Amino acid sequence: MVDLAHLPPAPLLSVPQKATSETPLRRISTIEDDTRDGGASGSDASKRAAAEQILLAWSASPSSSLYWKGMASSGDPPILAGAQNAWDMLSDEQSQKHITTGSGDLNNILGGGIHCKEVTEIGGVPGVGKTQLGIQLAINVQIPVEYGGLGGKAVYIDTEGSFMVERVYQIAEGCISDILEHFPHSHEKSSSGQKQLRPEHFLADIYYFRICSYTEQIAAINYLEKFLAEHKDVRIVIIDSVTFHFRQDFDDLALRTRVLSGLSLKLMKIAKAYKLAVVLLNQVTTKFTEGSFQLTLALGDSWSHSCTNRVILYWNGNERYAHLDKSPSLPVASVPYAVTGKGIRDAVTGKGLRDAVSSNHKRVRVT
Ligand SMILES: Nc1ncnc2c1ncn2[C@@H]1O[C@H](COP(=O)(O)OP(=O)(O)OP(=O)(O)O)[C@@H](O)[C@H]1O
Repeated sequence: MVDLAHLPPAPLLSVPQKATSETPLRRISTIEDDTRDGGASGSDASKRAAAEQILLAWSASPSSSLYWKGMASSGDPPILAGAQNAWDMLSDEQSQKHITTGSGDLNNILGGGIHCKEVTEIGGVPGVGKTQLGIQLAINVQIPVEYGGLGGKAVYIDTEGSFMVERVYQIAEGCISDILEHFPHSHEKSSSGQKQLRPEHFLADIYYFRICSYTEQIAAINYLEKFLAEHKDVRIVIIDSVTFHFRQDFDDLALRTRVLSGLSLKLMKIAKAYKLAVVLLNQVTTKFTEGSFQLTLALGDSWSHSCTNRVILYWNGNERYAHLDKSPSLPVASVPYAVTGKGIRDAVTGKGLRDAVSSNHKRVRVT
């Protein structure tokens, strides 16, 4: 068996790429491509053996002594060290800022935006705007604190190769122009603000990982904790998409379910420990129920327990809609939204960040 604390490091992933403005007009080359050019080491058999080790480690159950040994030696605090009281938790929750989606309407149904310390799954059909929303969140998390944002950084884990830096640059420009429109005077006064509000700075604060197989994805998530410990200003981790390689390459479905539950538990733990938002983009598939085929999120019902909030993006005629499908404290609701040249905005008014930045919504209880 494999000790969790001694998992093989992920050499391909040790140096994330930054989405710098030096390469705004081409897709960032992949880490795997770079390594391949230099000649990948190790045979297929040794790669398979390493993958099996990682899978075994993921499938270690909480009842296994190895699991607890791994936790203890990783420096985590003892689980039963003490309880937090509910009043402190409420104050903590109310003081949390949310990451604006770019659409005021979408923020409203989410109780203010994407929540830190939680895992949010966003699913939908191809072309509906999942990647656009992922990129928008990677930019919006960086809105400086003096403009109502979190002033954080983003990790973007791209499994599909759909992260286009020229589009990221456009969305950053859109975000900046909305901020300047909404806060014209504060920007004139703030010299630090003038320095921060440049698209190249927004791009430079996105740590980009290109993932080309499920074993790389598992290794990346294992490596994430170490990376986040060294980059404490990261406030969002986006995986686009979380299911792509698992749907393509994984034959043993029972093992896939076990591996994915381990992966989602790890992501939940990371979200809480580092007070950041984890956003999992997911694809949809068709499922035969009650005599007809219906669209459902990929990986089935077992995966559906793995996130705190779920948003489904869909088409209604020519209009894009977002449906809050699962939340521990908010009612189910749907709103239209738009993908514009500037990024995600409200469907009707085209407004978004302007309202979204000043949004002060809190969660409301379902009545
Ligand atoms: N500059 C732009 N201006 C307006 N709309 C745009 C722009 N760039 C992209 N879009 C819209 O975004 C859509 C693509 O969205 P996106 O790549 O997020 O889809 P997706 O849901 O991630 O799909 P997939 O599952 O295939 O990755 C395009 O079809 C287009 O309608």
